[in-house]
Amino acid sequence: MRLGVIERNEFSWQRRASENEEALRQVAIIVHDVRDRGDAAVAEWTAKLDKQTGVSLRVPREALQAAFDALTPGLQEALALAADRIRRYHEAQWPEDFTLYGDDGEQLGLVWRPLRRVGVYAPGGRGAYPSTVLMDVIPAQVAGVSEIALVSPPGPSGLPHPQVLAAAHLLGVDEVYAVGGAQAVAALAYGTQTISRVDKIVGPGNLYVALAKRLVMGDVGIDSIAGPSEVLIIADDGANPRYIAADMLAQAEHDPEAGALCLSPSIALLERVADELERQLVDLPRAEIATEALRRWGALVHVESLREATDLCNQLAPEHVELLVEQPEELLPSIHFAGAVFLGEATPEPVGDYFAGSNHVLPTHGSARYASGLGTHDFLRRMSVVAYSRQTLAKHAGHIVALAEAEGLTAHARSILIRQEAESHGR
Ligand SMILES: NC(=O)c1ccc[n+]([C@@H]2O[C@H](COP(=O)([O-])OP(=O)(O)OC[C@H]3O[C@@H](n4cnc5c(N)ncnc54)[C@H](O)[C@@H]3O)[C@@H](O)[C@H]2O)c1
Ligand SMILES: N[C@H](CO)Cc1c[nH]c[nH+]1
Ligand SMILES: [Zn+2]
Repeated sequence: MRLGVIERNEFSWQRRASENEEALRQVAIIVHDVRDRGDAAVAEWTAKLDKQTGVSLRVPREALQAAFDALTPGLQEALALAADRIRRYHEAQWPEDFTLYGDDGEQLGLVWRPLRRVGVYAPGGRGAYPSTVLMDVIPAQVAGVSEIALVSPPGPSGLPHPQVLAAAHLLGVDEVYAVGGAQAVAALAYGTQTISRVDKIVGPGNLYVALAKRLVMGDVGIDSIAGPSEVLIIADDGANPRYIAADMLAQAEHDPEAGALCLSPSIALLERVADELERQLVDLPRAEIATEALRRWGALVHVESLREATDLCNQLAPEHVELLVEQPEELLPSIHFAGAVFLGEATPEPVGDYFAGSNHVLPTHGSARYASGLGTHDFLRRMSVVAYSRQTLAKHAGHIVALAEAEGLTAHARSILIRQEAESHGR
């Protein structure tokens, strides 16, 4: 397949998670079934969708240890080093509590508290994502979450992928369940006989996982719509077409629903990227997935200028942006809406997927317009703390009562006035 170069006015990318109505219907059926029937429904959907029967939902601790011991020393070291870097980056995100002292002696504070119990999703349909276990779990641990339940689809052994189990063991997570897809999201949201319900579900997944999170949102918290991966590359005529093609394919190989775009003012560059994509697809083990992704959600778009490229980027709000231009730092201030930005040709996006320390769980489908990537704050709640003295209450009482009466809420007004009366009677 050869991706053609198109002009800006020929390009449209209607990438909305809710667009696929058939998937939405299917997800609603699964979620409601698991909510109503619990473990039995989970087992049936796992048999149907993951083709695994007789799966024991809770993964035994010994399996986690065994999976870690079976890793090569090289992989153990890479996971541990990545974990350290991710931990440091997320520790730096801890927000500060504060207290304002008002002119009238009142205290107005803000304190941060960790969530109690969270569910984290590690994908496992088309591959294994031990790196996602690190990205999901470490910020939760940094925030001080006391219970973390990890879910991931079972493979032929009836267990999630051994590397996922190994990463869980490395982080000391021992509550792991062999369940994936919408059935896992529903089990975490509503609880089953085996899985206790959680307060928030985080983590990425395919379209079914993303839609299920959307459906249960409200009954439980979610992080963002972190669905099939996306990259948008802005390149000038000095960029290397081999690198651009490689980076587009690095996202396209995730999922036939993944997206990969390159925007450039140079038609010559875009033509060379098209050649390179063809060439590099030939020996890619996941060529079929990547080809389908490029066919559906791939494009090489000729723009008038880098300014037009950044404007379009901000409209699309993609998960990842790479700036492969001579002065990426100069272009950065023009990028407002993206999950994460990677500057220069020595920073391909997989650096962030695995090792830099930033989080790879990022908003997709335009949700970077309003949402951010997973971070420590996702596992914390803000709480206001208000403290008045009797003197302050006396001073503010008239205004509060006026506002309460304006809303017709007499009991609110009385809650203030009753104290004023007690004060005036010396009680
Ligand atoms: N945005 C991010 O932050 C981010 C990060 C990492 C990975 N990802 C994405 O995660 C995804 C991983 O996908 P995956 O498929 O490998 O694993 P997955 O675990 O997300 O999905 C597998 C599950 O999908 C369900 N499923 C499959 N076909 C179905 C159908 N027809 N109907 C209902 N349910 C069905 C099954 O239950 C299966 O367990 C990719 O899209 C990748 O791009 C995104
Ligand atoms: N690129 C993915 C986020 O869209 C994250 C990932 C994990 N492993 C490899 N890549
Ligand atoms: Zn990736």
